[in-house]
Amino acid sequence: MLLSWTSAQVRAAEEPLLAAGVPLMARASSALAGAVVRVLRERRGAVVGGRVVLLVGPGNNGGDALHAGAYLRRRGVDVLALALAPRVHDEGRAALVRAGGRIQAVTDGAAGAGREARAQRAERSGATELEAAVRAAAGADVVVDGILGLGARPGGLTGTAARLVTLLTQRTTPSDERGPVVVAVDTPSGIGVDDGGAAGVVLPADLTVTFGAAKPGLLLPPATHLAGAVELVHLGLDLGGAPALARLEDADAADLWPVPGPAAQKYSRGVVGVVAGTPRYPGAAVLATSAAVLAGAGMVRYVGDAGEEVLAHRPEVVLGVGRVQAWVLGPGVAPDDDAQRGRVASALEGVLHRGEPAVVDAGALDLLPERVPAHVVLTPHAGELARLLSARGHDVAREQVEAEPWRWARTAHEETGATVLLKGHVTVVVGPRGAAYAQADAPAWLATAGAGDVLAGLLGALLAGRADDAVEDPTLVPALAAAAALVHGRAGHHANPDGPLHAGAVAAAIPATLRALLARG
Ligand SMILES: NC(=O)C1=CN([C@@H]2O[C@H](COP(=O)(O)OP(=O)(O)OC[C@H]3O[C@@H](n4cnc5c(N)ncnc54)[C@H](O)[C@@H]3O)[C@@H](O)[C@H]2O)[C@@H](O)CC1
Ligand SMILES: [K+]
Repeated sequence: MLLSWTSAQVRAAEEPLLAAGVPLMARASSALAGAVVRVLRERRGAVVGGRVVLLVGPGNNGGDALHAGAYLRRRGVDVLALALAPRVHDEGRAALVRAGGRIQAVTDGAAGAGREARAQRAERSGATELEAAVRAAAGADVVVDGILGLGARPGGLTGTAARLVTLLTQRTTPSDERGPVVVAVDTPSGIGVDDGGAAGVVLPADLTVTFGAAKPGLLLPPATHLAGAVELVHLGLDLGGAPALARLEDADAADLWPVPGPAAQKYSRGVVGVVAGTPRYPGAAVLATSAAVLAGAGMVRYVGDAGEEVLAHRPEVVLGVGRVQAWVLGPGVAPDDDAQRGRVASALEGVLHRGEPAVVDAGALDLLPERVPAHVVLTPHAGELARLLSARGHDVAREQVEAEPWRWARTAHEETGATVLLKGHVTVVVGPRGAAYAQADAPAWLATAGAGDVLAGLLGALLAGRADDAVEDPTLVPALAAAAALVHGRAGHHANPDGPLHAGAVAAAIPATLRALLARG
C-alpha cells in the first residue's frame, strides 16, 4: 500500500530529527543525486559529461537541488544551477560552487518594466537572460525541478519561475525523446502538495523523488498526472498516526477479496440484489449482473423488467426479490422510470431498516435518503457528485469536482454519511474516520459507456462477500471500494492492453484478473 502524509504531518515528523542534528538534507540530496545518476546512465550510457540544469527556488527544496548538484559535479557531470529567486539556499550554493558547478541568477526584467530607459534596458537584458536559461534547460539531459516543495503557497508558481516553466514547457514536449528528463525534487513545483491542485503552470516530471513520505498531491488528480513515476526516499521519519490518503496495490486488494473456504455455499458467499436497467435500456442490467456473477458472487438476483434480456446473457441470474447480502441500485435507471425508481426506493428503505451494504449508482443517487450508514457506497462521476451536492445546498459544478476531487468527495461523505467512490481516471474514495484512497489503475480506454455498470456489479459482489465485516467495521468499506476500483482498472488492462475497450470485455476479464491477483497476493 502506498501511504501519503500531508506537509504538516511530514514537517512535524522531521522536527525531532532536525533538533537532534540528523542531516536530513544530506540524506535527501544524496538520494536525489543517485536518482539523477541512474537517469543519466539510462539516457546516455554514462554519467561523466552529462548535462544537468537545476531550477532553484528560494527554500530548502532548492537547497536539496543544489546539494545534489554538488554531488553530481563531483561525479563529472556538467551542472548549471539557475537561481530563480533573489536568494537561494546559502550552504547549497556554496557546496555547488566548491564542487565546480556554475550558478546563474535569472531575472526576466518584467518586474522592473517601466517607462524609464533604464527599466527598459533591464527588461531587455532580463528577457535575454530568461531566453538563455530556457535554452540551457531545454538542451540538458536532465532538468532538476527544485523551485518549490513542501513550502509552496497555494496558487502555483509566480514571477520568473512561472515564466521560465511556461517557456520551457512550450519548448519541450513530453513525448520528445531528445528533450530533457525532468526530475522533480520532493514534488513537482507549484502543485497543491496536500490537495493535488495544479492552479498555475507546473513543469511535468518524468520522475518525482519524494522525501520521508509520499504526499497526497502526488496521488491525487490533477497533480498526480504531473508527477511521473514516484520514488520514495526514506528519511527515517516516525510518521505515527493515520496517513492522509492511501493507494492500494495488488497485494492489498488480494488480501481484501473474499476467498471461499471448503464449507462455503452460495448463500454464505453472498447474494447480490441488482436493481438496474429497463426493457428499453437493458444494457446496464446485463452489465451489472454479469460483473457481479463474474466477480464471484454466490448468487445474483435481478429485480426489474429487463429480466428476459438479463437471462439471455446470464442464465445464472435469479429473477425477483429475495434475501440478499448486498444491493446494487441504479445503473441504467432512468429518471422517468417510476416502476424501477419505486424498487430502488424500497430497497433503500430495506437498507436503512435491515442494514445491508449497498452500491448506489447513477439513477439511484437522487433517491438517497438524507443520511445513510457508511456501508452504503455512492459511485458517482464528477457530474453526478456535483448534482448530488447542489441538491444539498452546495454551489458546485462538475469542473470544480474534477479540480478538487478529494475535497468534494469528503464533503459528500460528510453530507450523507455514505462512503463515496468518485469515479475518474483517478478514482477517489472517502469513508468514515478520514479514510481516503486514490486509485489510478484504470487505462484511459476504460472511460467508455457501461464501464460504471461493471464497477457497480463488481463492488456489489465484494460487499456481499464481506457484508458482515463491512457492517461491523465501517472503515473497511472504503478499502473494499478502492479494491473494486483496482480490480476494475486491472480488468480493463487485461481485456485489451493498450487498446480500445468495451464494457462487456471488461466484465469478461474479471475472473482472470482476480485469479492473477489472488495468485500473486
Ligand atoms: N524540513 C526538512 O528537514 C527537510 C526538507 N527538505 C526539503 O525542503 C523542502 C521544504 O523546504 P521549505 O520549507 O524551505 O519550502 P520550499 O523549498 O518549498 O520553499 C519555501 C519558500 O518559497 C517561498 N514560496 C512559497 N510559495 C511560493 C510561490 N508560489 N512563489 C514564490 N515563492 C514561494 C516561500 O516564501 C519560502 O521562502 C521540502 O520540499 C524538501 O525538498 C529535505 O531537505 C528533507 C529535509
Ligand atoms: K520541487
